[in-house]
Amino acid sequence: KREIGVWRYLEYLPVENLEKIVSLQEGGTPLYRCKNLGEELGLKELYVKNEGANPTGSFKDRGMTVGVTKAEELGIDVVGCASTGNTSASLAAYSARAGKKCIVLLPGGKVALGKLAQAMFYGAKVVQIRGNFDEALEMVRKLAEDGKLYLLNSINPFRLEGQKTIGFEICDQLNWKVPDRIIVPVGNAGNISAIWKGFKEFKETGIIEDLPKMTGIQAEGAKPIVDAFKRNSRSIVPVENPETIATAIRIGNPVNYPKALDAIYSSGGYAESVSDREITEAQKLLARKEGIFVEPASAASIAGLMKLLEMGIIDKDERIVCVTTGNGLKDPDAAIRASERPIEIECDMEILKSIIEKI
Ligand SMILES: Cc1ncc(COP(=O)(O)O)c(/C=C/C(=O)C(=O)O)c1O
Repeated sequence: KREIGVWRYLEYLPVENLEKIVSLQEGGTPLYRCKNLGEELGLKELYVKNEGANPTGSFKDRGMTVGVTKAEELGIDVVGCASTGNTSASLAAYSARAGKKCIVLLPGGKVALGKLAQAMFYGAKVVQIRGNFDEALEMVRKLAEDGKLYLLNSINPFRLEGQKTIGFEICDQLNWKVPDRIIVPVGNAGNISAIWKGFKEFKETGIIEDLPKMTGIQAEGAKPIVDAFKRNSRSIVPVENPETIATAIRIGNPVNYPKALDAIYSSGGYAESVSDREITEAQKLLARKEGIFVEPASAASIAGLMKLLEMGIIDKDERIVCVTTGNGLKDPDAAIRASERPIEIECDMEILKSIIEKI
């Protein structure tokens, strides 16, 4: 058993044959104390759990190590998923490591560069459809029902088993001082559900006594779960044409909405949406205050924190963990679009000296 990472929690994971474990040493990601950003926001205890530090750069690796290990146990040959990008990147990597065939369905033209490069380079069969993620998921679920592939979207419960270790690690890293609140970006709604499951299991097994408020953040153009929460409902009205620059969470019909709403209601949590501009501002603030570079969807948790503080929903003396779900390198185009342009000069020391004077 490894000291850190997903498999540290072997006893909590549904795997029989340890020989079959497929791992890229996922998990064990940093939990950064963010004093600069905390001060800026008037918060005493702000942490960022940076899932961008996983092997393929997102939290999906936690779910895939368990999901692909189960596929190995089941003797599966072909695995597949629909994806806004990170699921496909992660499945492509873990299926390559397991020697399995992999097919991924992506919404054409809506997948960030880094994720597409990963899925292609790991050797998955990459199919881009002229439609959105929800349509891609519907198609790949039909392939699974026809027995053509083993589905590894987060409708597959083994994915959530791996991802619940985010909750375990946060407890361990805070020496079991349970945070008051966990803030998570929400798309297909598997991750917020999984993290809640992790905290509940640690409570049931006596590791911790308290439970955090689960707070889900969506983009304004893709917020079916936020809308349900505001109606105090347990059902959603799917968003037909979800739109956001945070393409990872550009999802209108989240498969895990029942579990996500249960996590939010049972924990006394909250759900809120943020604009694309708020996401981009938060993404930049986190990088420039704390040196943490995350992709747009991940910054939704920071943008949501800022908005809920302004709204008075979140108290300044809460101990808060924002989960940042994907590495900033996944979407270099978004980062360049949101930055000042580089200065281009001749190799002239006088010009350079004039620049450094004004830095
Ligand atoms: C960076 C990032 N942040 C947040 C989410 C939302 O997590 P869920 O609410 O568990 O879906 C995703 C999800 C991505 C996919 O759904 C996919 O890759 O197909 C993500 O990549």
